[in-house]
Amino acid sequence: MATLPKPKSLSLQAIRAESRNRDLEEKIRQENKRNTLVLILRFLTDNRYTSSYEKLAQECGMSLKEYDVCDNVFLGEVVSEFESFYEVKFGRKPKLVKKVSGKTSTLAKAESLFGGRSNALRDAGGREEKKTEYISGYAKARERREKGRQNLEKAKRQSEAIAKQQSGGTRGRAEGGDAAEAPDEGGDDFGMTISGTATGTAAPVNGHGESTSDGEESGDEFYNNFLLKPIPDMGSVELGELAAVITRDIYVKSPNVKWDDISGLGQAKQLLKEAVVFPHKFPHLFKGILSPWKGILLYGPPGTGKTMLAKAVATECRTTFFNISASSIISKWRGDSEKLVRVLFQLARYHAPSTIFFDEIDALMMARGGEGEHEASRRMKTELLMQMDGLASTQSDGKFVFVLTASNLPWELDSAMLRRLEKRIYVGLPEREARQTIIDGALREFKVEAEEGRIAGATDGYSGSDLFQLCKECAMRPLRRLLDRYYKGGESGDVKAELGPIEVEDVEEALKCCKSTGHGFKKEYEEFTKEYGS
Ligand SMILES: Nc1ncnc2c1ncn2[C@@H]1O[C@H](COP(=O)(O)OP(=O)(O)OP(=O)(O)O)[C@@H](O)[C@H]1O
Repeated sequence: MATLPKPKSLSLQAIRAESRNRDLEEKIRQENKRNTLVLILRFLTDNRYTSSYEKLAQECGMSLKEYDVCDNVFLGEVVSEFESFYEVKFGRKPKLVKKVSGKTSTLAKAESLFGGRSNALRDAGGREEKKTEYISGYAKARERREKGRQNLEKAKRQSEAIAKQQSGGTRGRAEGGDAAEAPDEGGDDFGMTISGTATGTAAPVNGHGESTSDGEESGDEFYNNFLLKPIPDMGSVELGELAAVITRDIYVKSPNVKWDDISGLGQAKQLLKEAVVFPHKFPHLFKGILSPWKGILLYGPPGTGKTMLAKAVATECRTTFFNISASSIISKWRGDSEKLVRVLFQLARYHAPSTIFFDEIDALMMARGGEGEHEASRRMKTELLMQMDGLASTQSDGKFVFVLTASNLPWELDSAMLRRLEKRIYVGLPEREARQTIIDGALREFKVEAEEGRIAGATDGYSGSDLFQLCKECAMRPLRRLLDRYYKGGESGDVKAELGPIEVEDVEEALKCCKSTGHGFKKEYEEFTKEYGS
């Protein structure tokens, strides 16, 4: 711990100021909510939505008798202010999209409430639609998508040329080689209005449908530009609701976990890059015998970083990432989980390239229980296996869907499922070096007086999450001492008192009370890895 940076200064004054700030923030949040409701109530009244007004007033416990807008601020103006701000920031107006079902008319596709209304006119008979020009936002978006498509083709040609060179074939030209069809950019298979989303394989495409100039894009940029396509028309209200439930599990913000945030686990990281990241970057290198795996299983004791690895994939790989907790599928949709699984894969194809992450897959795919097994559960498992089989064709048509799973008790998984999870990666307990890195990271803001390497040396068998608990316990001790002084001194107490270091005794006491949780199943993991591991 000799090289630790200067400890963070935490004075009683700072604690009080922080507490006051929190109260203030909460007050502002409440006022903001109240103001929004007043604006909506006024809007409903002005537009004579009388019963909606009454219902809302009843539900939120407020009315215009109590509050009203006094400065001529109206919801419509707020929206147009926002439109202008958005246009300045992103170079286009925000738009709402209109859902259409069945055969989609071009006119309907073009319609949007914000600046995207179509000029398309119906002919005199009112039957035939005339395809004319679309104004403002839509036309610009189309232009951008076209530009993005051209860039995609260019990147794909370059990627093909590299592939040819690598396979020892004729020297490929980076430009002008035989370009295959660019991947379907918008994924229009559900008849939905397309608002440029991040899709494509050979080159990253930003949220406005543009390829980035150099074909590269960082994980952060990907999420900053990410616009999720609207939920497609699923053909029935019931399926639409299921699609809405699943859509909530799609990451639209970066989980912000970088590979370097994960200590150790070098092999797991490398395999995940090969399985998900590289196939998107260089699709033409991953063909035939090298075609990407359809599914990967991360298994190992709890708290060893499986979820972190999945989040790093989500941060880095630029696919639409579905973060699905298997146990929530079971608890929420026991009767309907079969349909839920079908809709999930349908959505994954629609938003492709996609990664579906099933956390706790063992909860979903325990080995089949014969006669006693619940019929709905059996149907759901069968559906999941069928959907995974169906992925083969998906990979080849460029709409890449990849399944990532995490499990603590992999030997309990259905063998049919295991076969489909072609790559199985053991995520084990951290070695000493990785433990030291995790500890240094967790306590980087503290001065630690214990001998260097004391904690890492004493924590063989601890998982990453155990180590965090231990470090937290170490760090709590000087804080407790500080708070003790604060409460004894009261408001007029020693406000200059600062957070002290983590003392030798703090570390020893923490080691006594925070034990490792990952003792069990050592033998089972070894046997499973011998038989199925990578
Ligand atoms: N290798 C690691 N490097 C850095 N931090 C780690 C590592 N492993 C675990 N952690 C810490 O432990 C926490 C829990 O890790 P994570 O949720 O990824 O474990 P898990 O294997 O998915 O656990 P579970 O199987 O119980 O879901 C993380 O938020 C992180 O703080």
